[in-house]
Amino acid sequence: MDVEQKPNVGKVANVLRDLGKHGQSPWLDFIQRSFTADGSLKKLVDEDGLKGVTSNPAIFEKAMGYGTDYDAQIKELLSKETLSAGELYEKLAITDIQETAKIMHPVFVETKGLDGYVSLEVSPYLAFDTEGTAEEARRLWKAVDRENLMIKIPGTKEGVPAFQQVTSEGISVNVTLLFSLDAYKDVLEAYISGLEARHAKGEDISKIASVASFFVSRIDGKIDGAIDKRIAAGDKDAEALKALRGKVAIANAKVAYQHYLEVKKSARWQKLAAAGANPQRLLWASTGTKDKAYSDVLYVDELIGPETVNTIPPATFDAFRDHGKLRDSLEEDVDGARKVMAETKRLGLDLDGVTTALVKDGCASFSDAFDQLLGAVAKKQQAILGNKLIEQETHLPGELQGAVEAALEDWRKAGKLRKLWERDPSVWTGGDEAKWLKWLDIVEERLAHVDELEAFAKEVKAKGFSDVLLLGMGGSSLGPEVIAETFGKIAGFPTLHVLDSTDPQQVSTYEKAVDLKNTLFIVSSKSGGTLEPNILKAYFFAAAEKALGKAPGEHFVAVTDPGSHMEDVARKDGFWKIFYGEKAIGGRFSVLSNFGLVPAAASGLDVRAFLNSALFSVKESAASVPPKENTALQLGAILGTAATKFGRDKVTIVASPAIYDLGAWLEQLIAESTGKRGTGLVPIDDETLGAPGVYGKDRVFAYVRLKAEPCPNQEKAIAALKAAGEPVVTIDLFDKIQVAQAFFHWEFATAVAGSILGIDPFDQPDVEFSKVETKKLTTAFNETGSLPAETPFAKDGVFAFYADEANAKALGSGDVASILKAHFNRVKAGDYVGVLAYVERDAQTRDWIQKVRLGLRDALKVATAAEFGPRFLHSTGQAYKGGPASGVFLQITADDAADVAVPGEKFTFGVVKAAQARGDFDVLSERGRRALRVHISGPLEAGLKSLAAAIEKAV
Ligand SMILES: O=C(CO)[C@@H](O)[C@H](O)[C@H](O)[C@H](O)COP(=O)(O)O
Ligand SMILES: O=C[C@H](O)COP(=O)(O)O
Repeated sequence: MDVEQKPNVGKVANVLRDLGKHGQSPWLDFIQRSFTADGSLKKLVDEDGLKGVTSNPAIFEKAMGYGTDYDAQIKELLSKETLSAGELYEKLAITDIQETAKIMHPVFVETKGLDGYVSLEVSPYLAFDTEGTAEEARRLWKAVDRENLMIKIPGTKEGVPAFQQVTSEGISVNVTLLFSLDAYKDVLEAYISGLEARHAKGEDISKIASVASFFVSRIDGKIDGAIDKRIAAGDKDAEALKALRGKVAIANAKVAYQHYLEVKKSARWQKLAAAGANPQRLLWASTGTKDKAYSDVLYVDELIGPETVNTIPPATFDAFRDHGKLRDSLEEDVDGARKVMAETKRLGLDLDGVTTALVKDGCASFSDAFDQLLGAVAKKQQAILGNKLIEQETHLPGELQGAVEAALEDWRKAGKLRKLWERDPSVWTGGDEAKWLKWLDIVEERLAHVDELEAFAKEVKAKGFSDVLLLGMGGSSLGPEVIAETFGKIAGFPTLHVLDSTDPQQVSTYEKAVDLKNTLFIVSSKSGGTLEPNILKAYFFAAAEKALGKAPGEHFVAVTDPGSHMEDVARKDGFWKIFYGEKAIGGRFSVLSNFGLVPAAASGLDVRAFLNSALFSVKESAASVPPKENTALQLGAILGTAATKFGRDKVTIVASPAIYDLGAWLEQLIAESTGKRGTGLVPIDDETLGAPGVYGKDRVFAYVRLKAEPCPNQEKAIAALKAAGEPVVTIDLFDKIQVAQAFFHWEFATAVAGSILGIDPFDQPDVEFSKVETKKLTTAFNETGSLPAETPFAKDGVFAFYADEANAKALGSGDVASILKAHFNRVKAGDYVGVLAYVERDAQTRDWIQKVRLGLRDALKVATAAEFGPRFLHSTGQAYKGGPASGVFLQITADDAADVAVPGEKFTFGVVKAAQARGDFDVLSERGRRALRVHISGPLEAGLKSLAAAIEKAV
């Protein structure tokens, strides 16, 4: 590539152009869409002999972060694709680079590949990641696909091997952020080694170009600063120090250039040169003058020499054109330069320290600039997408707001968001979290297979089923229930019902609610081993067989993880279809996998639209959306910070009536993910809002609003809470389909909150514990024909009271009034009360529990949870047992009016429910919780009525 520079024939004298006569190529350290588009860049090529262009994250930040240059392309891209801020940035940058490459290409041709390059830098987040850098270099090289492209790689310890590797693969690289002679030596060595490796493979090395970007002015900035400090402190060497001001950076560059010349002479290089290799030219970067005391063209004037490049910022470019002086300065007084270096050392100016710090600062400042750039892109994107995205507004008291901002800054600085997406378990406890993160990309994965779900929906429709009855628990039922409750019956499709109870009455109610001959049963269990879906399947399989008068397998579909017991059952029983879940997704994170999608498709929901909506949330939560703009991360930071720093651990969920059931799904997600190791968030769902006075200081209100159908009472109450200074996060959905977005948004937020709480949000140790206890009891029943005997510590009319020894002692053995009074007297500020009823969940009992819990809340001024067993065992049960010890529980059991047999088992549904209640209670007691069980004998309605009255009296 030793190309002669063309003489300045017939042109007006121009020092920039004449740099070529001295062997130096002027490049421009600047890119901007409008500058390229309006011909300004081309003008510099034509008139000033511009020979190349460089970009960096800070340059793109200035280009894209302000003004409207990029808006049209952003709109166009977003109208076609759902993108993250990072993906969007990259598309914009690639367009810029390609357009610039087009303008520079004639120079490339004319100089036979010496010049005419445009540089694009790999993500600064990868500065300390060899493999990541190499991968990104390959990816960008391919994506830009221009022969006059240079990929910029930082010359860090990790960047250099990546540079060597991709050089050997034939990629042209600009190695940036070089400050020290040693670092430069390593880079040149890596270049030679990379070329040698390629040459050894017999591949062409003549098309590879490279520059080493040696930074100049920043060195003076630091060294001059140190000099000034010492002079100000009265240093004895003041005069000698002063003499070095503004000299070190240039001397450093001159010495580096001498190394280049030496290496070029080496036999090793000559061999490569003979094979067509192009030398890696030194490129002077950071050549804008920062200290106004110096000439504004200092770092151009003083560094002119053959086979070099100076990438000049626009103002310096103009200044040099105006009054730059041409001379062969680079090789002038090299001895003087060496003396400056020696003086620097003698005077104890820590150049090594400075250059090391500059690399670190340089990486950090590019990283910061990239954060800002991506933040600006994300903001533009959010504005353009408008109501396609759910919207989050936060209203936090000052202190909490400050702490949340600090947490977000911590996430930004530590790059935790990227770590999360990289599935780095250190974001949580460093355990096996990485094994549970497939939910992060399940939306895209399912979208790629959405045809299968659509085909299934068509088949269901064609078969003309009247009902779909989903049998499952927790993660397998709560998502489908949101779909059923939110979207209701969809014309032409069966009605979706979700049964997640072992209560015999409830089982019978559902049996009656569907037409057994015309129902599609979805048996849903990730593990396939959960007791409830297995016995519910056994029951309805037999019932359907009876109704149909034949084997009902073709009316059954299973959703389960591959290889599960449920899969075996489904095969054996000739199920119509088996859909698989993902082993790497826990139940409560599974709604956007087949566990939510199969029932959604069967009930006629447009699963493509649903997933496409969810995709917005995935992209809005992406690693490239910085914490400040990443609303899901913010939500997690708010919840985590409020709990850990302000004792506000009761996440009070307020959902618009049309999407009310999201609350039940959220309860599981939040409680089961975070409530463990004695810490966590306690979700409080469906607790009708009261006046600010009924709340303690332990709440965060999460108001999930369907913007088009807000509830006036909720609106009023939320406004009052805000006015009272309570923390409120409002999440607006503009269309019901956006529950899909809400699902991902909250999953992500929960994972973040889990990180702040310092727990593993993907395990559920105490749910498993309850399952084990229940199993022990049902096994005992199968062996002995009854559950182990138990004795109440007190009785009063239809009520019998049970508790462990410690609780019983605290409650005394008086009448119902005194026991309840003693129990609720134990409640103190910051506690919560859980009313856990193992009865049929229907309109009346829901109304009953609601009244009771609101009475408790208003009297005791604490949060209340109103739950039905055994459903909550697969949900909030985890937090009640494993979370903060602030729960005070009243468990309610009752005689069953009628029991229902479980085919093939000795135990009945009633026995299972009783065993579950007892298993649950035993674990609560064993964990030292304040727990009281009241058993109601006789008619349930009357019993509940008098219990409510007794509770009211007790508080
Ligand atoms: O590295 C290259 C070109 O290869 C440049 O784009 C380089 O990043 C810039 O010259 C510097 O970042 C500008 O430095 P400064 O003027 O901010 O000190
Ligand atoms: O949330 C999960 C429930 O415990 C049910 O588990 P499963 O889907 O494995 O049956």
